[in-house]
Amino acid sequence: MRVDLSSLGWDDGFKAAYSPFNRPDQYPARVTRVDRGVCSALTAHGPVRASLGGSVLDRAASDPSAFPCAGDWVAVREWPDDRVTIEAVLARRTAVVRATVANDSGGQVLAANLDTAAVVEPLDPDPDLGRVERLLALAYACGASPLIILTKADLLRDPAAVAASVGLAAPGVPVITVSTRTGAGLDLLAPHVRPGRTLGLLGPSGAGKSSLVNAIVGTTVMGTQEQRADGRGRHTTTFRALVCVPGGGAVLDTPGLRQIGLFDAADGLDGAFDDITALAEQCRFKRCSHEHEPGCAVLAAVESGALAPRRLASWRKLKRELSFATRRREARVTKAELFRHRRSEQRRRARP
Ligand SMILES: Nc1nc2c(ncn2[C@@H]2O[C@H](COP(=O)(O)OP(=O)(O)OP(=O)(O)O)[C@@H](O)[C@H]2O)c(=O)[nH]1
Ligand SMILES: [Zn+2]
Repeated sequence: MRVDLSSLGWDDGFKAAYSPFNRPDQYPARVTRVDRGVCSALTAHGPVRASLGGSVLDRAASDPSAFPCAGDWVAVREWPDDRVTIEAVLARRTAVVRATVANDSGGQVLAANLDTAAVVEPLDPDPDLGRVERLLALAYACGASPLIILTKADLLRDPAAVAASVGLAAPGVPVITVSTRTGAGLDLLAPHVRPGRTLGLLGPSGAGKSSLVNAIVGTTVMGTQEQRADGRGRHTTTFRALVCVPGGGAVLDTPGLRQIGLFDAADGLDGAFDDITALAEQCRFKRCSHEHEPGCAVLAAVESGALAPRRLASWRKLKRELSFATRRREARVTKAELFRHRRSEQRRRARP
């Protein structure tokens, strides 16, 4: 199997980043999925399964975001005993990072090198605007162009009306409505699915992301249910996060996450709420909290009906969450610094 890497986004920039790793036993590859430290990746010669090389493990020990993730461009090495390892992860152009649920305060990279980051939300049941806003902040923070895809349009009589109301929670972001049942709207995805481009999907479980990947790719590749030969139940096979589109380009599905905490997404929040960001520039005080200050343009906009109170409440909630996450991260950094300081003090004292 030959894979055209350029159709997957391999370009001069990535080639230059790869050049230090160019040696006869190493190849560039794009990670399609990661399972407990084993990566599936596509090289120009076809798919490989690779474990993590020592240098990658070393870096990831102090920085979890150094672990390869779906969408990463990497250098894989083939060893004489047929083992394949990932020796380097090339710098990411864009990355979807969420706060980890665990007690630590690091970030987990969910997807890398997206050109378009699409928030996928079903039209039925009613779209959850708070969730759309949260995922949109994540999409903006990722650095790719944001997009909203509303799915299951076949279930509504007037999907355009609902799409318009979602649009109010996403000023300036294109909103597309699609149905994988009827095929309606799928053609609108063409600009985002073309050679060299990667479309990433972010959305809750059940939003129809896998169905969308299948519709775009034209074959069933995601979450196929397969009967086991012994008849003892089913298991889902062949899930790949990143899938090549036959006409060129790639689609990257992320698992339907129940909780996505924002991580280092202050710019993302500004982007997703650029109506509030623009109003804030008119506030009398530069560091206005938009809570009670006189001359607050944001509160005035709510008062006059120009800004929905729901939107301000949603912004406040995400803002609070983000400053909490930042404080936790800073606390962790301080603790690590304190630890290093004590260690060096101990060593200094131990010296004769
Ligand atoms: N009516 C209708 N149902 C759809 C459409 N797209 C998906 N569905 C149904 O919605 C359900 C969820 O679809 P999936 O594609 O599995 O959703 P998902 O977002 O991949 O969910 P996870 O795999 O859990 O992350 C399935 O029962 C699909 O058949 C659509 O366009 N119209
Ligand atoms: Zn204000």
